Amino acid sequence: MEIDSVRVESSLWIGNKRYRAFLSGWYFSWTEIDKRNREKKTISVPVSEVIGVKEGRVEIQPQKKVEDTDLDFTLFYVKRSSKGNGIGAPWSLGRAQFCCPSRGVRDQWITQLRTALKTHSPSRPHRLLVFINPFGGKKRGKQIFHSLVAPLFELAGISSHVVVTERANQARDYILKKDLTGFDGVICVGGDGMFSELLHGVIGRTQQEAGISEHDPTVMLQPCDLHIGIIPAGSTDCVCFTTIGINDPVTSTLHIIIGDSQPLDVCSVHYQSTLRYSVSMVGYGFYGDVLAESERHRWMGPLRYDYSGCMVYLCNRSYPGLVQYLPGDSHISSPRDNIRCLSGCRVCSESKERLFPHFDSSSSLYSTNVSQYSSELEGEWVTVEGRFKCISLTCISSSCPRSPKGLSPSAHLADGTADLILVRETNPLGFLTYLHRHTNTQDQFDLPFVEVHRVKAVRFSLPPGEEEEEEEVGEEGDREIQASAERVLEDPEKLSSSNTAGHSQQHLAGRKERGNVTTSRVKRRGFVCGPCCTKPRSISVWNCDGEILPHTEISCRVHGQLVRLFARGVEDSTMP
Ligand SMILES: Nc1ncnc2c1ncn2[C@@H]1O[C@H](COP(=O)(O)OP(=O)(O)OP(=O)(O)O)[C@@H](O)[C@H]1O
Repeated sequence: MEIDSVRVESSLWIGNKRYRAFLSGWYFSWTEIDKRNREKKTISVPVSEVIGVKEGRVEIQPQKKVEDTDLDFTLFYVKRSSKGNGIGAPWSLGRAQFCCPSRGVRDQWITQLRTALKTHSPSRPHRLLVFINPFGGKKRGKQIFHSLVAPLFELAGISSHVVVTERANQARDYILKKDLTGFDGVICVGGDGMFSELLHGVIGRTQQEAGISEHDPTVMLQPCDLHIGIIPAGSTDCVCFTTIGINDPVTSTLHIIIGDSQPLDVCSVHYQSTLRYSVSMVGYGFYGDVLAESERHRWMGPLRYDYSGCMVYLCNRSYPGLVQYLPGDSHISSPRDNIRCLSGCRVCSESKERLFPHFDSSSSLYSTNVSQYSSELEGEWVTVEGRFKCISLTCISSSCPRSPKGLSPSAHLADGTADLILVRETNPLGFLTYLHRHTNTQDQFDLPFVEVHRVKAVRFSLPPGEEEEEEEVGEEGDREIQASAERVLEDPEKLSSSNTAGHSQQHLAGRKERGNVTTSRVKRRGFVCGPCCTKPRSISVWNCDGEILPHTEISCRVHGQLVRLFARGVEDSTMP
């Protein structure tokens, strides 16, 4: 066996097959050697993806089994599968049991592999604070943690303090108030609601410690060091899916163990003197109404979102609004450039210097001499007024298993911007086409009533005098809508092409009418009247990552790379 600081090489056996094993810097690889000394298949594992090295023959699945032999060692590592139900490859625990020619050689391999692990993977967590929502999703949070996650943490030598929550906001309050010394990260076992609790806790605590007033929308917030990990166990796990590429507890656990670190933009949403943070969606109109409706049907479980989506769609509402936004730099990226944010994204990595020009990497804090106030809010605001089916703002693509491209397919995780999507009033068929395109490969922004802008900040208010407005469609309009409703269910795409001109005309007509809309008192009805469309409404609610906001007038601002997740973005599946 040759050993020096960068290179270890020897013959090893797996079963009765001989391998040439080789550790060099960042990689450990083993190549099968046949009886004629010819090289066959090689398996190569980056040291940063080694989960652990154990003496003897060790198994942890289906249950833990250790056979302490003198000549063997077992290597656990990240293994990628080709198949999965996500946009990224699922990870599983790979295992290789090596037999060495002598105990001395075995001990040298173990020492060298563990040293390499410390050198090349220095930012792994050692101690984690875990919050389990026992009621999230299908109520399997505790089972998922104890059967899938805890054994992997133990194997990797990670200790965890587990809190099973007894009420909403317990995790957030714990992070804000308790002593967190010694923890390298906080983990939630639950859905997007639990993630949001951790997000609020971690950002709030970091600002408290830095003496920053987070309620001031002009202030530059302190980026958070404490990493957040998500073990998906909710009914919506959109942040996990977007940042990892799959909702799979084992894949997420392995990302946590190897200490992956993905910066993430966060949007602060200010209304009156209150504040919320959002990553996946701040939505008005359709998305607000769906959330409000679904809250009335909690007893249905995850099915309530489908049910409410249908009900609200059938109500066919649109709302007046005045939207102002501060555009991002269109030379850097655009929401329609078809560039997907993948692991190692160039746009995101190049954004760091722009976002933190005064960042002191040695202390991971801003220099104290720098102004607390952000220059990111300088620039010319753009104003858009109209009637909207929905308005949404998302910092990330917000993809999920049902919508693998997401709300904005080319949004970036960490470039300091969000995508603002304005869907103007259109007929039900047009809107259905828009919604349907989230689930297929067609461009949901390539519709005449849809606009998308890459922005740094957004303000929303009701146009003056619009608050009480109701809109009359009249019998003819109702008949036309009813007829399209019947056709809609047949084939939305086919029908939409024949209606595109109609959308534009309607859009233009809408614009013409807008001048005197404040004086008309009109009533718009859903084309199939259900229990939720008996009262015409001119004001919707904001859905902020699954929470209903109590105010209509809000102001939002993107904080680039404010938090870090144990993730690495979606891996490019075309890469070897
Ligand atoms: N023990 C608890 N009892 C009641 N609510 C809780 C508890 N623990 C956490 N919560 C709250 O439950 C909400 C939903 O949790 P989570 O996101 O984990 O599950 P979910 O099934 O995806 O939920 P939803 O579909 O409502 O987003 C969170 O906002 C969280 O604040």
